Amino acid sequence: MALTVGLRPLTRALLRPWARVPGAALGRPAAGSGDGVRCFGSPRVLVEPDPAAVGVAVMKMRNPPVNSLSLEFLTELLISLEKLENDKTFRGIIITSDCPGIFSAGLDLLEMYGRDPAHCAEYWKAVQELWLRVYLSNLVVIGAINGISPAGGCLLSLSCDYRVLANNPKYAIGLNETLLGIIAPFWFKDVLVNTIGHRAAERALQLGFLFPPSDALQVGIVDQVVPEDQVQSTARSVMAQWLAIPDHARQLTKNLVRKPTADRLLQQRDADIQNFVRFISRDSIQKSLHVYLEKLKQKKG
Ligand SMILES: CCCCCCCC/C=C/C/C=C/C(=O)SCCNC(=O)CCNC(=O)[C@H](O)C(C)(C)COP(=O)(O)OP(=O)(O)OC[C@H]1O[C@@H](n2cnc3c(N)ncnc32)[C@H](O)[C@@H]1OP(=O)(O)O
Repeated sequence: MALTVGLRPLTRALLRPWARVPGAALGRPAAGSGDGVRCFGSPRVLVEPDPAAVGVAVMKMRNPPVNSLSLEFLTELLISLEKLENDKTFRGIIITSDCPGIFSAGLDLLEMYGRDPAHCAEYWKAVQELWLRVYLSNLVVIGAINGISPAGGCLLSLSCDYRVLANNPKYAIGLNETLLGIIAPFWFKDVLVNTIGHRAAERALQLGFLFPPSDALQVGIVDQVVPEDQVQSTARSVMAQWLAIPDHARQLTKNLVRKPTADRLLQQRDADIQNFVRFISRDSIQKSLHVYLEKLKQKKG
């Protein structure tokens, strides 16, 4: 799936391969490099082969201050994921954050506030693409959730195969869209229902719940809660458990379970984009986003 087609020239320029030793395919030392496998990435996404786990890459999100999912950041994430999917030396990805205390603040509100319909459509297509790329990935994808994870950040976490959350009460996770005066799209809802069940999802979505770690574990939105300094090691050991399963059988099973949910979007992607553009362009929604952005600014005092 050629994802770079249609990218804005600036974005394409941003994504020239970084730190690549000529001839070094991801996961294999370059001829003569001597010092092992190199990382690759882009300004906002660092991908490092895990030195302690062959075939595993750690994808670090580093879009400070809050890993908000801007169009550029989404594009870099998509291209990094595509590279890893295409590099057969990799079987698993651990997705984590390099922004202290924040996994991802969700969709970038400034991509949806005060923007023209064409931009909103382009942005939403990238949001759809990231979800589909992660949710349907053939790789084992484990979320090492080392920060707060609202809305779009929660969707990214839910799209992983397994979620490890740091036991810090500040690191809440949930689809809090109603608190902003907007709503989660049906495919966000579907993933939450699939994860925590219909009644729990219905309540959480309507009330915009952000679950602290203990509640997140109890409701099932995450699979494990561990001390903050054990998130990465726990993700690595869970990865080893998942990679003990033959890839082909696991991938077919993942597809069996997830494809019906993904198909609901795939069968109506354009309509979903149009619905989003119509919804987000409403004066009332733009006003809600303005109020929420102002609250964020006032919070800083
Ligand atoms: C028919 C229907 C069709 C479908 C309809 C679809 C509707 C739209 C789709 C919705 C799905 C998903 C939506 C989202 O993901 S919306 C984003 C939700 N995110 C949040 O609510 C989190 C907001 N942020 C925070 O709560 C905090 O920033 C924090 C807890 C993440 C971090 O706090 P702190 O460390 O104190 O940092 P600051 O608050 O000071 O923030 C720093 C800086 O970053 C800006 N910022 C924060 N979050 C975002 C964001 N999501 N987008 C853009 N910018 C963000 C913040 O404003 C500060 O900026 P500065 O003042 O310029 O420094």
